[in-house]
Amino acid sequence: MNRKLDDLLPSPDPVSHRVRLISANWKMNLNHLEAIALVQKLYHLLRPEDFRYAEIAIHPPFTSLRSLQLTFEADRMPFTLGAQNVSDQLSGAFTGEVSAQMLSKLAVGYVIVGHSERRHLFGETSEQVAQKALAVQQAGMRPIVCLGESHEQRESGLTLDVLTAQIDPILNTYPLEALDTIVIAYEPVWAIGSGESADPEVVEGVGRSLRELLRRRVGDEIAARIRLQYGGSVSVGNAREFMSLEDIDGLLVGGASLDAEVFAQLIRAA
Ligand SMILES: O=C(CO)COP(=O)(O)O
Repeated sequence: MNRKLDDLLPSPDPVSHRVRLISANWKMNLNHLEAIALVQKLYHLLRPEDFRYAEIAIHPPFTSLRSLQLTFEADRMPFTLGAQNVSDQLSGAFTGEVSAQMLSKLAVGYVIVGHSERRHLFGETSEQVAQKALAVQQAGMRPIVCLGESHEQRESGLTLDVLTAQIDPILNTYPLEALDTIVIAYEPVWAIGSGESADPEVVEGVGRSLRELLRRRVGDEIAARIRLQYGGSVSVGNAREFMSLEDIDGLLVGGASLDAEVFAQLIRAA
């Protein structure tokens, strides 16, 4: 396959002027050999128009980043490389951590910060998430900031309060002139890995409210450039519906991105 990379750049949505972003969050799955095999298969299943429709980012575990960087470069695959987490510190005695500088050296474009699994299983606070987002920006990459309410919070009518409390530390920390580099992923906790996605009408309402909140905090112009993703049991069957929502510019896909055929079908469906 000899596709010219320039011909495969995604075109912005004609109405919103935002570039769609479909991201695969592999979580703690696939070793580096399986990772290489999956992206090779995925690339051969996708058509040039799929890459023009949306930017496609792959977020493997840290151990596969170098292998995928080399595979993308060697075979000229127009995927963007992503990471799933990063340290909020720049460097030093932080055993087991990985810095933003290290990721940017591997040609990583996007880093997920504040995924609900990090918040709930590893106790990350919104203040730490804001520091991580800043570290990502300072190293020249883009953070995908995950927000989402629990089932109880939704039932108690607290969704917007929760999302506001999660996003505000970022808006207070991140440089205003760079705010259009953040991507916000709305992932309701109860929809993640449950097979039960959120109702598209609910996502549409949350998307509208988040956009309105951004307008109030950072002004119309920047708010209109920030991309919003939906995540939580995205599948071949529902991808199109979420992508057609006015304020939703992309998808953050977990389980359905672990099989090349399923993920290729999902991208086509979107
Ligand atoms: O957490 C998610 C992506 O970050 C969503 O995972 P699932 O698509 O498996 O529900």
